[in-house]
Amino acid sequence: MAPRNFVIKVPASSANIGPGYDVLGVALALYLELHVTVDPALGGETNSDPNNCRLSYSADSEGAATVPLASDANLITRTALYVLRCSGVRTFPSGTTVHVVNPIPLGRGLGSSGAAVVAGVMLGNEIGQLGLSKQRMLDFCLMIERHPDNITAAMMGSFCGSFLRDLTPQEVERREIPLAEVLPEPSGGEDTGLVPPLPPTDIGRHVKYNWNPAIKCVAIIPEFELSTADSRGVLPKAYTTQDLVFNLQRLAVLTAALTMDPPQAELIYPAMQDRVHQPYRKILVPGLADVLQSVTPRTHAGLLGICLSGAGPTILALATENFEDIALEIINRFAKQGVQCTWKLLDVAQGGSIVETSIQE
Ligand SMILES: Nc1ncnc2c1ncn2[C@@H]1O[C@H](COP(=O)(O)OP(=O)(O)OP(=O)(O)O)[C@@H](O)[C@H]1O
Ligand SMILES: N[C@@H](CCO)C(=O)O
Repeated sequence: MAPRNFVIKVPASSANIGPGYDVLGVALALYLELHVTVDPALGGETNSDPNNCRLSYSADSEGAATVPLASDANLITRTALYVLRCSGVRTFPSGTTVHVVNPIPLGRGLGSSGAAVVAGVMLGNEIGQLGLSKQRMLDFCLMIERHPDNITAAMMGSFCGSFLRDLTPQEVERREIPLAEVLPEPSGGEDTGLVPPLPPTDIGRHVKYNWNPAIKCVAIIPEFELSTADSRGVLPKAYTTQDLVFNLQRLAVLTAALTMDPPQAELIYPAMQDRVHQPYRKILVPGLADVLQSVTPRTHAGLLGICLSGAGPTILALATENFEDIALEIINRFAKQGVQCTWKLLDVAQGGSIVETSIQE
């Protein structure tokens, strides 16, 4: 049988954009790539993995030194196994190799886990030739990463708003099943034979907004990792009406303001203010309060707005020019707190996740 080769590409993303906590996500042109081969002739080489998958990362990949390579421990391949097992397929086909090239820094607020989950679901779909639509694949993603903002942007591309629809009590039961029962647990070689829960259908709903292409994304990336779980852990369980209305008003204006030409800093900057997550996360990111207060369209021409990217610690600055000046100002402010940073200038990724296929004779 001819070997199958394909490449899966999934963009990074920045969630929230200030007021849109767990709602807004923008896909960024920085791509996680899986280079996949299924070649039965390689079977002997992949058998050392209990699920027939030889996984590797390029040496320069983010996470190359730390991520697990066993297929039932790595987030990408665990996710693919979940999708396959929902269809009654227990393992990868003999002779599966997955080589990962990952430029998305882990645990920094640039959607690395969202990209890994989307890539894993697409891998399961492609390997199992399941023919799932992107909308259905989103359901599988949402069983694992349970807020829709990064996942939707990474899967669909562009600038998205999303929500989870009201679920019936039976659907809620299925979706809120502990993660350990969704993803296969590292098993020490033993497949428990458990069939994981199928996701309810159409859990997530989304729209794509326009995005003025003159608006570029400047990501200033601190060297330290902040797990999304920890960064969610500092948020309160309840909010005042004033704080919720503050965010809702800005969210409604921001989604339109980012489409307008020319972009208006006097509208975008205040519309990117937030009272739901950033104030509480300041204790986790030294220098965040100073950066958010001090770097403004008045101090830096071309700057439109500034916020914490996702759960942090990365800062997202939206700008039309002076990208390096803006980035260096923020880098210097973090340096005063002893935090070193790098920065990237990124376009919005319009297309979302793709599979590029080629068949070798
Ligand atoms: N390419 C990858 N391969 C394997 N595991 C990954 C990969 N990318 C992310 N992960 C897993 O996801 C974890 C990071 O997820 P986390 O949600 O904390 O941060 P993030 O997704 O980068 O940030 P945010 O959700 O705020 O944008 C990593 O520690 C690792 O376990
Ligand atoms: N909306 C999420 C994005 C990170 O995954 C958060 O801010 O926690």
